[in-house]
Parts: sequence; C-alpha cells; structure tokens
Amino acid sequence: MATLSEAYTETPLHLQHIIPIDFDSVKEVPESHSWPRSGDESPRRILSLDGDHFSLPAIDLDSPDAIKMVGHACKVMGIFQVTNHGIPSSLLREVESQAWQFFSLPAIAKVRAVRSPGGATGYGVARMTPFFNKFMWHEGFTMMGSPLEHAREVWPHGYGKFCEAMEDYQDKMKALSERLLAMILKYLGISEHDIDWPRLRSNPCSALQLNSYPQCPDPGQVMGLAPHTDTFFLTILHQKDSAHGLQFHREGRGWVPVFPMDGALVVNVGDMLHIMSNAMFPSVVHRVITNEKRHRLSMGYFYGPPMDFRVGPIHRLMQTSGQEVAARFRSITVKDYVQMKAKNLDKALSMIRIR
Ligand SMILES: C=C1C[C@]23C[C@@]1(O)CC[C@H]2[C@@]12CCC[C@@](C)(C(=O)O1)[C@H]2[C@@H]3C(=O)O
Ligand SMILES: O=C(O)CCC(=O)C(=O)O
Ligand SMILES: [Fe+2]
Repeated sequence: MATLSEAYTETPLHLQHIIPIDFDSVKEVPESHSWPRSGDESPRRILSLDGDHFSLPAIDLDSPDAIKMVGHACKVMGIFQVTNHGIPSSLLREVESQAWQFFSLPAIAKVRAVRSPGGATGYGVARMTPFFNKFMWHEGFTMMGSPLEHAREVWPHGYGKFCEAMEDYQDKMKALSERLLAMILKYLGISEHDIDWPRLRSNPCSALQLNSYPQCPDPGQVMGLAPHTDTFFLTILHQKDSAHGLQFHREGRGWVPVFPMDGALVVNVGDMLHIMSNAMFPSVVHRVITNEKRHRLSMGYFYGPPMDFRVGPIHRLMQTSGQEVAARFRSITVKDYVQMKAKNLDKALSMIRIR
C-alpha cells in the first residue's frame, strides 16, 4: 500500500523550495519575506480585541458532557482546546526541549536533516510555500514515525533522546486522535456499522510537524504561516508556553487569536472531517503571526485515514429523519486528495465539491 511520503513524490518539482533562510543572520526583513502591509491577508489585520475578548472553548475530556461539547465545537467553530487529554506534561516539556535543541542549531547543521526534493519528512520550509509569492517566517521539521534517518545526520552520536521523545509523542498523539475521532463519530450518531472503523484505524496517515517562528524585527511585515486549512481529519497542536501567534478565521469577525492555555492542546478540524461530515464541520482556515521578542515553537500532529481509504460524506449522515440529504462532495481516496492538495492547496476542496 502507498505511504503518505510516496504520495508527495508526485508533487511537481517546480513546486519545491526547501531550505529556510538563516534567521539568525538577518537583521532586517528581506524583500523575499515582506508581505503586503494592508488588505485582508496582511499579517497586521486582526480582530479588534478591545472589549471583545474571545477565548476558545476548553473542553475537559473527562467531563460526562465531553462528547456533546466536542461535537458542538466541531460544528460551530472547527477549533477548540482540550484539557485532561492524557498527554503527560513531562513529555510535552521533553518534546519542546528536543525541538528547541534542534532549531537552535546553526543553519549548517539543520540542513543535514533537510527534506529531500519530493520527500515528505525532514527540515525545511512549509510544504505550501510555493503557493505564495513571499516566504514565511517559519522553519519546520516533519516526521512520519521514527525521525532516525534525519536525526542521525544531525547528531551522529546523540540522536537517541530526540528519537525517543518524538516516537513516544507520536504514539500518544495517535491514541488521543483516535479517542477524539471516536467521540466525534459518536456525536454524529455513526456506529461501527456505518463506517469501516477497524480499517480506518488500521494504518492511519499521520505526521508530526515541529514549527519554529523565530523572533522578527518587524512582525507586521511577515507571515509566520500563511492562511491554510489542514488536510487530514484533525490536527492536535501544542504551543510552547505563552508566545501566541495562531489565529483562525471567523466569518464576519476576521482573524481571531488563540491564546495558549497552560496544559491545554488545540484541536482543529481538517479537510477530511469536513468532507466526511458533509460540510457540517468547517475545516478551519488558520494562520500564524510572529513576535518581535519571542521565538515561538509549536508541534502539530496530523491524523487522517489510511492512504487507500475513500473519503466522502458518510452515507448515514445523509439520511436524517427519513429524508435524503444531498452529498456535497464526491468521494476520493486519501492518496488522490493528498496529491490534489499538494498541487492546488486551497482549491482542492472545491475541486471535489458537488454543490
Ligand atoms: C501530513 C502533513 C500535513 C501538512 C503536510 C504534511 O506532510 C506535514 C506538514 C503539514 C503542514 C504544516 C503546515 C501547513 C501545511 C498546509 C503544510 O504546508 O505542511 C500542513 C500540511 C497539510 O495539512 O496539508
Ligand atoms: O504554529 C501554529 O500555531 C499552527 C501550525 C499549523 O497551522 C500547522 O502546523 O499546520
Ligand atoms: Fe495548520
């Protein structure tokens, strides 16, 4: 069966710029990284916070109402926070510390772990970079399972702790993703008979992405991560301490900041859950802005179905109270959707939309 990395090898080569600039050596923002200062997409454009403090709901996963609250948050916002998620804080600290050690290395050392052209894992700019005419103030490190192959290039004699922490984190994130997905399906009234649940869980596509947003001399000019939706079912994000930067887009309100909450993880709906829920759950558009004083780190875990799984609106959802609801998307294999997204980014969803 094809793997997620194999799906990416078909991304056209001209869509690949890979190595980030050496942020330590730049004293002012180069033209290549300077985004328009005005307009909706400007990094400066945010929700006016005066008198309008908005905080993302934090759901206690151990609460008896957790299923209802998770489902409701998926429906109205497509993004929420969770507490009592079962990820030990010691592991979160260890992953932060390992990520920090990696991104603090000189550029020449990080490049030893660079993502190969057509590859999916390793160090580099965000995959979506070629869709924008400016670069982002960001560097990332992507893993799908063990990061050994890259880590031993960076630390030939000391890669053990990095690999151990990243593998343990991915195992625990996978379990949490399964738990959240099960809650979401339960909320939707979907049983194991309505969906091939064992196969869905058998060989999921997943990735861990470490994100680094170095401090920037002029944050209003740069974009940490440009607006996008995530491809898979859901993303679980951990933000290191209090440096904020993540914003999501809300119709009629603009860009809403997500302030990190100690001990909470951010969960957002991705395209595949949007498709399977027949657009009941929005695949939330989000972006990241940077800080002048703080270097920000985040870790995103992406969880989706196996590569050969067909995603489409769940049939059961289209038969509510005896009435047939029309499917809003055609079904597509995960592999084809990943490739479509790699070639078309935000146009991919509309390419499979029926109505
Ligand atoms: C599994 C993945 C999702 C992702 C591409 C990737 O292979 C690993 C990194 C992910 C990320 C993070 C930044 C935004 C994004 C659009 C990108 O360019 O790389 C997402 C990708 C995605 O969800 O499609
Ligand atoms: O760094 C963040 O807060 C968000 C990262 C993100 O959107 C991603 O990795 O897809
Ligand atoms: Fe994202």
